Amino acid sequence: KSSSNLSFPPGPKGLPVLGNLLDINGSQPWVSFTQWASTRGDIIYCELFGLQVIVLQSQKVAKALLEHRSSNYSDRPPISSTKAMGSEFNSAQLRYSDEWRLHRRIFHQSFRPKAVKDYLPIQLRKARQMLRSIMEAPERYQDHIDLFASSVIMSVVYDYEAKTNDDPLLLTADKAIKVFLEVASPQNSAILESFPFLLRLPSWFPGANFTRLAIQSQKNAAAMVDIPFRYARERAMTATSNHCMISESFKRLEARDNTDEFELALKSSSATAFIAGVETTASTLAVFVLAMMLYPDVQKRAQEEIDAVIGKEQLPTFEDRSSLPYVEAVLRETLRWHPVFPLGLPHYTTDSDVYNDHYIPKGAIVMGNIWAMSKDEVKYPDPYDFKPERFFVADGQLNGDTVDFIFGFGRRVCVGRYFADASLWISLVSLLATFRFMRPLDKEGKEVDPIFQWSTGLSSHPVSLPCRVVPRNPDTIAHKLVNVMDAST
Ligand code: HEM
Repeated sequence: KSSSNLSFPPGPKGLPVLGNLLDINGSQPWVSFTQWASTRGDIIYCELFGLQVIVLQSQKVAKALLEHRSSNYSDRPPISSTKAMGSEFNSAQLRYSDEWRLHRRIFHQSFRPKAVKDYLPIQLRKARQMLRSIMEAPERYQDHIDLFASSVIMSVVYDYEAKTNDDPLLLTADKAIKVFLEVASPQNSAILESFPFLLRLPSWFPGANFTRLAIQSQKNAAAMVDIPFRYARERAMTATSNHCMISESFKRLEARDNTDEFELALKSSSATAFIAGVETTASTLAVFVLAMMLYPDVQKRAQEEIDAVIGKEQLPTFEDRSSLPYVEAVLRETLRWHPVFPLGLPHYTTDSDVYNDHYIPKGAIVMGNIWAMSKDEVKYPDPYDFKPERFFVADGQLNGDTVDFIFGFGRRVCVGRYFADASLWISLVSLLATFRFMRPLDKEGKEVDPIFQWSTGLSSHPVSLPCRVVPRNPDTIAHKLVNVMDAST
């Protein structure tokens, strides 16, 4: 109970020290939180290693607090491991401060709706490159999807062409991100927050895994932030450079700006774009492939729409978007069916607050449970089924629900959402136009459900998902692709 006699929001009873850790499904905490919601309502309180955590289970309460009271809910929790891991550059972790505002301004200039239009030709070209690679080696389709997600960001941020998965700059970034993700899982973060000395143990000390990770991580992070930035800055001076986040930002640098501060913010936010934008995009496409395999009727209907509107002789372009409502609904349903960032990123209260007679302490971690919102049975009946039809109103028009809650809330809402939307749409429609996604076969040649694992940590997506990817119209599409590629490379 708080001093003012108000109660915390309801939640399960915890143990001293561990709090509610044992009540939580460690690899999918959002599922445990969602189960708690069924008996306790849409705002929940729990404790993890002494941290006070508020979970918001509905869009209504997330909007009421994170958006309408955003001045109190826009901070991020202080993470004691940030500096030790070398991740203090990460815009998404910055405290609510002038530094964060500068990062956000830089992002906004490059990723606001008007600015992202300039990137559409790059996104189209990268989607076509992905098709051609899948055509050549369909069994490695996941590598090609990953390369699409990372090379599209490398191009728009650094004007850098990453052509293969083992491109040196991509490997540098991948290495850094792998370590971050390992440490950033909610459980690890809670452990490090409570026992920061784990980061100070000498690296030879038995069990000093975190220290070893930290040393490695600092090196990886420095390389990931500096190397591509240096490349882009030099390239921006050349006559052949293309429009990208770095070159445009330098053009906007104003005389009154502090150059060093600006440059640090620019290189930090550029590296953040990679961290925040690659895995999320690739993961969403992996979820899409899974859905297409499990729901062949949906796949067929989307392909029939594409054939009817575009024909079998053409590949889709952004101009076709408004003529393909069913494909639009497939994209929305992919985002809703399995949100890849099921708890988003934690917000943090600047001050104590009272909401519907519940006391919310100062310095509490506040999470929007995007998973629970996507499984709201009133808004989305049969929420575990993949049904694009749910996005149509009676007269056959799309409804107004664009599932934007998967991008978070308030002042910390995802800054890359318009860009992500375009990347996802063009890749999804191009894949549907070109390939069929079918379940794997067993020894007798019978179709079986794919066997795979879900990733654990902050992001949730299928790992090593087996799928038979087969060209729909081998001759015509293959021919087109080669022509298109010849013209664009
Ligand atoms: C499917 C793709 C994506 C999804 C699902 C996604 C989702 C999210 C979510 C849930 C948040 C947390 C919002 C909150 O705190 O309430 C976030 C933050 C962020 N996203 Fe995305 N994102 C995606 C793609 C991207 C891309 C492509 C970029 C960059 C180009 C990007 C950049 C960021 C940044 C910088 C933040 C931190 C914002 C801040 O703390 O102020 N994201 N994203």
